[in-house]
Amino acid sequence: MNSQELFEQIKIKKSFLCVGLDTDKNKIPAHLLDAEDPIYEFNKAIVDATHDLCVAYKPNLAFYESEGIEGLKSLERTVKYIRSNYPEIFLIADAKRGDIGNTSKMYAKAFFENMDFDSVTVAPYMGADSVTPFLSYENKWVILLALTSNKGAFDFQFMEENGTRLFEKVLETSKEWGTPENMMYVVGATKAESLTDIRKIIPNSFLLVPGVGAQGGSLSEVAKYGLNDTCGLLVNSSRGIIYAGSDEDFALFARGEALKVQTEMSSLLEEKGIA
Ligand SMILES: O=c1ccn([C@@H]2O[C@H](COP(=O)(O)O)[C@@H](O)[C@H]2O)c(=O)[nH]1
Repeated sequence: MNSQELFEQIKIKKSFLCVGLDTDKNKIPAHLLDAEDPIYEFNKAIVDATHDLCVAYKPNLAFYESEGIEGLKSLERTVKYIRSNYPEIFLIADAKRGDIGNTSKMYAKAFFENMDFDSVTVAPYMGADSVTPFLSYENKWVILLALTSNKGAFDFQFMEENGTRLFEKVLETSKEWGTPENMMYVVGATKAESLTDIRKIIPNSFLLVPGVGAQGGSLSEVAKYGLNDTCGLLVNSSRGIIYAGSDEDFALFARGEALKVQTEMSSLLEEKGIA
């Protein structure tokens, strides 16, 4: 999917919501545990209940890898289900990969050829040759960690040299590796005030913004400092949506939470004159 197609979906759905499929077997409703593939059944129900309110889904690989081979099968089935039933959806593998070039090439193959994701999150720490193998695929995206939502972000990411903070250096350097057509950046919603400075460096890039919902980030603050003329934001909520309910009607509760977020997004897009 290219950026124009993504923007079209945002306008059609009046939403820049990404639903995070952080599916934990210990948290899914009990009645699903008898199914052959409980994680897949949970994801399928969440996707069926929310697909018209969001433009992206983001399975986090940790939740699937932690279940071994069965977890990877659940992930594969989930991706195939979304691709077959809702082909307009942008799919993010939140895997935070990156290694020497020869190895990154294999990660790229895994997520873009084997599993047909649109994008994968990548850590910038190992530099250009660890990222560029992901950029050689047409209409596929790297989503580079820039400023993360967690407390530990303050350990390194705000370190300053000659007036430039590390996350700004990451943005300035890495924007030469790709283009706003194949690179997005992760910026945590809990650091929304930094979006003004971030937008000075990468005005046109899409940002994946986790941290609203369970982590307490503010959607309106993110929109205030982060929206650009083509929206430029995918705001993720995982636990706040998928675990809104815990009984047989869990998907209805998930839809209710997604609808609340989409309704706010619709107003924010309208205020900005986008949709
Ligand atoms: O800086 C980051 C980068 C990634 N994440 C991931 O996003 C989701 C957030 O889940 P919530 O339940 O909505 O808090 C999760 O997969 C994280 O690993 C992040 O939170 N912050």
